[in-house]
Amino acid sequence: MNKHRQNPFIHAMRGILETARTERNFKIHLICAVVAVAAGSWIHLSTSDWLWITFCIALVFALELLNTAIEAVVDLLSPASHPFAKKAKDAAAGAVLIGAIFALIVGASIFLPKLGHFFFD
Ligand SMILES: Nc1ncnc2c1ncn2[C@@H]1O[C@H](COP(=O)(O)OP(=O)(O)OP(=O)(O)O)[C@@H](O)[C@H]1O
Repeated sequence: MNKHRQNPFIHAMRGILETARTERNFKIHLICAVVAVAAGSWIHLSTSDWLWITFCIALVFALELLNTAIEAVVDLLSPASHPFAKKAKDAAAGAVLIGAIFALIVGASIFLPKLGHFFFD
């Protein structure tokens, strides 16, 4: 029991790494984050643009981790098909979708004008 109270940071890191290893969507978000950071460094984003980008990356990762946690608890409590299990999983997936769409809108509004200037000016 005491062991579980130690090193909360290590437990949190294990949760992130395990999700990154097993969840396909988390890997896709990770690739998108790396591409956004590389593109942002290349075109020298302003501080406020970086804040928006890092906020979106953190938001989507956090939602994906919560989605994974909800899926695991639902699978534990309701391995058989149940309408409440479906409701919980669909709502959790919906939260990730909303976060991802928000991140896409922010990314497009930051990067598209800058890339337009870069290629067409
Ligand atoms: N126990 C269940 N009872 C009813 N419907 C379920 C149940 N488990 C899953 N579902 C339905 O199947 C969908 C997919 O569930 P699944 O567990 O495969 O998650 P997922 O959305 O594919 O996530 P991931 O790809 O990250 O594992 C859910 O969104 C839900 O609609």
